[in-house]
Amino acid sequence: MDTPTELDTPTLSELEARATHERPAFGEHAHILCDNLVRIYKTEGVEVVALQGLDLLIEKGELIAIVGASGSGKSTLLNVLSGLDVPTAGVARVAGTDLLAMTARDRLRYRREVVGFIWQQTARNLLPYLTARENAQLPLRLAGKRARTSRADELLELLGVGHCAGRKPNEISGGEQQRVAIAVALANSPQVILADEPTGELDSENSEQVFAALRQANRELGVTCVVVTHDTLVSEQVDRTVGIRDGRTSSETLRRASSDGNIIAEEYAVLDRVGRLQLPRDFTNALDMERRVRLELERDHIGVWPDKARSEDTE
Ligand SMILES: Nc1ncnc2c1ncn2[C@@H]1O[C@H](COP(=O)(O)OP(=O)(O)OP(=O)(O)O)[C@@H](O)[C@H]1O
Repeated sequence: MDTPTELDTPTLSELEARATHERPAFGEHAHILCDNLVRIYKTEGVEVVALQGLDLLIEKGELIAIVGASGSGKSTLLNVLSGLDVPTAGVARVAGTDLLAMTARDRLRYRREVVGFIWQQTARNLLPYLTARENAQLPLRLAGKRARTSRADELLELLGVGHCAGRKPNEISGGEQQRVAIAVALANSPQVILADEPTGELDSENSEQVFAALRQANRELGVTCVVVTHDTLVSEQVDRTVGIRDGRTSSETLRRASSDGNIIAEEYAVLDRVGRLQLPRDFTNALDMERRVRLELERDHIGVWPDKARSEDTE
């Protein structure tokens, strides 16, 4: 065997250059990127860490659901992505806009033109004294664009609420109001729609119609949709559901159609860029795993075992 000469042994800086050249930056091509996102709230001297290094990548044109227990950080994440709130640290980028480096002016433009937002409370989405059509024209007016009636009517029609165009919010049902709210959110042709519990106040029939309207917008207009939801009707119908726990992404469920047409859902734990993994609490509880585990590399998987020394101690 040849001994390597000084000439063919790469230097540390060459190795570093090679590594950065060969590996694309984390989330380089993602439409929405959160990298190690942190949001700390300070109230009366008490700090609450709502996001603790959250990583998330979403591709252009995806429709995903975000789920998690109350207080896990879902609304905080959506507020950051919508430009309403500024994270404490980390990277947040949406459609090429760096959300930590925006001026007040950039923020206004971002909120008017890049993202559309739908809130849970139907009353918060629409102005009560305007008709559905006028509500859908308003974002264009605010952006100084010509508010074409046809654009508003096309969107209302696409979302199945064309018949509500001339009516005010109190003259239509909650589900219809939310579908009009989607038309308002889409009016400025945003690249991303963010919805916080859009079906939270609705019965199952209306929820179904609102979700169908969102899916329609996603498929026909190609807009990326992120929906925070407790509604299994929504979370079980998207291709990807991201679970958040304690301010971090903890799991992902991917759904695909099998050859016989059934939907197969598979749950994955999320591996972050430095290799950290959150094991599901019911798994660790079932095997009484605490503090440390033993890992074994097998040919096609990694085994995770309870700490042997600890289990012998307790015997
Ligand atoms: N403005 C705030 N000031 C202080 N703490 C806050 C603030 N907003 C949220 N928090 C805290 O941050 C954590 C995450 O809250 P967040 O509202 O993002 O959770 P969530 O998952 O959306 O919950 P829910 O499902 O109940 O809406 C919680 O502990 C919450 O109490």
